[in-house]
Amino acid sequence: MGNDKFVEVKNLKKVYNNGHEAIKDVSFSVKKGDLVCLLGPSGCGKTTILNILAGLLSPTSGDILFDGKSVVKTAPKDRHIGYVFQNYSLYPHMSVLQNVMFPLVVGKNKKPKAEAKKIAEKYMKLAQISDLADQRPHNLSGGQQQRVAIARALVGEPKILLMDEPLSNLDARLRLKIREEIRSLVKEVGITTLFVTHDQEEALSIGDKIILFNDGVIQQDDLGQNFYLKPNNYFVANFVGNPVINNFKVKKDDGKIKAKDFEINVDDLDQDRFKREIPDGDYILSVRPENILPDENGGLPVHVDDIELIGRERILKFEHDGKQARSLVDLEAPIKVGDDIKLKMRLDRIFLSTPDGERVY
Ligand SMILES: Nc1ncnc2c1ncn2[C@@H]1O[C@H](COP(=O)(O)OP(=O)(O)OP(=O)(O)O)[C@@H](O)[C@H]1O
Repeated sequence: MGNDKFVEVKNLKKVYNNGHEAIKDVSFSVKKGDLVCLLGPSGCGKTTILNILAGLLSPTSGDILFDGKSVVKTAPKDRHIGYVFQNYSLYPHMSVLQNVMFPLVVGKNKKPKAEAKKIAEKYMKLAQISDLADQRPHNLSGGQQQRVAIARALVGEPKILLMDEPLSNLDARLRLKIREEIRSLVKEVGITTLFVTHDQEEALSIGDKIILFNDGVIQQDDLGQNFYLKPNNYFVANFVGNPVINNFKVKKDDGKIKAKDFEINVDDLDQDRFKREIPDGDYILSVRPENILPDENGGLPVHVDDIELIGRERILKFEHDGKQARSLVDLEAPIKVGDDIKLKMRLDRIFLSTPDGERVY
């Protein structure tokens, strides 16, 4: 109960009528006032969870508590939730002001018009849409429509705000701008927010913490930086990071980790990072492109096939064991396409996983 577990989800399961198990025993909690991102690939169950929290879907089993009280049997309208959908869902025949006021002028708790207008104006100001009050939705840009949808979701002063991919219909530049605005708006209002996205960068930039799902199961529930530095497993290491992590097939044998063209002494690894003793056999060594860098004493000789410029850095592309791999270097590094160079890995930043994805180092 209390502020640390303002939203609590316990052993939630959802099996759809066709037998598909979309959510498999999911438990997590959200602190009061936090903005938490539910992250994961398409189909991992993010929307299903939001809809269960909102009461639009009922769970097959498990419990949901808001501020310590179970709400699974509470009607959606009594859960004090604001919901922002991907496609805005504004009423086209109403002005911006009428759209924002709408939740306050319907239902049994409706307010006198003057009061509703005053509250709507407060949230329109926070969402920076005061000057659009008389416009119709079709005259607005995607970013403006999304601000209207957010103001409308907040106007009933809900306890919890749910946002399902609210930025996905916006172009790349606007996404960056609006995501910052959303974060400062929900922090100013102080509302506990669950924000669904499939975009890891979006989640890392705005989430107080991130819950990463795959196939209806939580893979990691953690602060953003730990997804980079301490991924729970192979899936997490591969889902988070840009450019994507490199994966090399290796064999542990004879006190060494052996790959095509390089080997590492097991004794040179940080023994404290082993999660358990590992027998000889096949593993996957994963290393982020920023942790495998040109070094004349490096143990991995490669041929630079291509170089991609990404803003302040460059990605060197090379082939290893039949697969493309990458090293991230700064702009000034004196390397060009066609060079033969050596790469060195930071051994305290590599990960080892079993072939079925369990991280062991
Ligand atoms: N009504 C339904 N009946 C059967 N299966 C469903 C239903 N709704 C969703 N699913 C399935 O459940 C899984 C989770 O769906 P959900 O919409 O929660 O995923 P998501 O992570 O939000 O994905 P996306 O980002 O694509 O919206 C998917 O495999 C989806 O096909």
